[in-house]
Amino acid sequence: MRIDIEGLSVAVAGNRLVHDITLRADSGRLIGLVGPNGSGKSTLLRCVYRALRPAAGTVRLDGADLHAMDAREGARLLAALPQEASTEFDFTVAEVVAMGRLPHQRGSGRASAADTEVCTRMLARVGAAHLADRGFLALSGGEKQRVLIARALAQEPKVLVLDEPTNHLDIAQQLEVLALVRESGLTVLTALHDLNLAAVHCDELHVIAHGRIVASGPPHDVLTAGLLAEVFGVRAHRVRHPETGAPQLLFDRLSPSAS
Ligand SMILES: Nc1ncnc2c1ncn2[C@@H]1O[C@H](COP(=O)(O)OP(=O)(O)OP(=O)(O)O)[C@@H](O)[C@H]1O
Repeated sequence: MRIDIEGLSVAVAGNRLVHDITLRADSGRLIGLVGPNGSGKSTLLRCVYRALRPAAGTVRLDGADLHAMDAREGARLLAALPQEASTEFDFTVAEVVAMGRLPHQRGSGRASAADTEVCTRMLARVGAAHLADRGFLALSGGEKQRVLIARALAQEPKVLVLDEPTNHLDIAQQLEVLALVRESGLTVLTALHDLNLAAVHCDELHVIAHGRIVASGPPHDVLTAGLLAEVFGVRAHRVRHPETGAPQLLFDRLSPSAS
């Protein structure tokens, strides 16, 4: 399923934080948003997963306006993993994953055998089947993240919107989460702080600064020393990964004389 974001601006409490964003994610592509702290990535994503309404512009899924859909219809197409996602109450892991099935349930709202099968399969897919009966709040950060990805996958969406999905994860878990996301085959829009992970895993990057897109394209074209100095204020040396050839970055603080 294709995502088309066109002329999207987002305001919070009367302040416009995201300005005139236009980007496209073709079906099955993994699109990364990178940018400094406070540049507007989460605000943009919150609007895409409908926690905020656009001040202007549209988000379309295969041409249909996402903000004009009813909540259930939207949730069958798009699942989100917000930053610092948590649940208020101490549900079990199985209960948290089962919440992903709600958009598919009508009438009684009871989980069917088919719903339970999807949840069990998705928990196994993220390597968390053994956690099913544990309390969610007592899990480690990495375990929680896996469970929330299982919940998003249990929603059986066509599009995943992820805000820093590798936050708090050790390096092995970071790689695993991104592999899981890639293997899902879904269209993915994700914010990532780690530029080297973004360089390897994303098909395309959009760099956000001060609420606007300042560069877009394949990681190799976007992650230049000049852009990193300008947007992040760091000196970057770009090297090629010896096996994959992907661009990888080594960083120094940018000295005042070099800026
Ligand atoms: N509810 C709010 N009220 C006022 N300002 C807000 C609100 N939410 C976010 N902001 C401000 O909007 C700007 C963009 O925030 P946002 O969280 O979208 O950035 P981000 O790029 O996701 O940052 P980070 O990388 O630190 O997560 C920041 O300056 C932030 O302080």
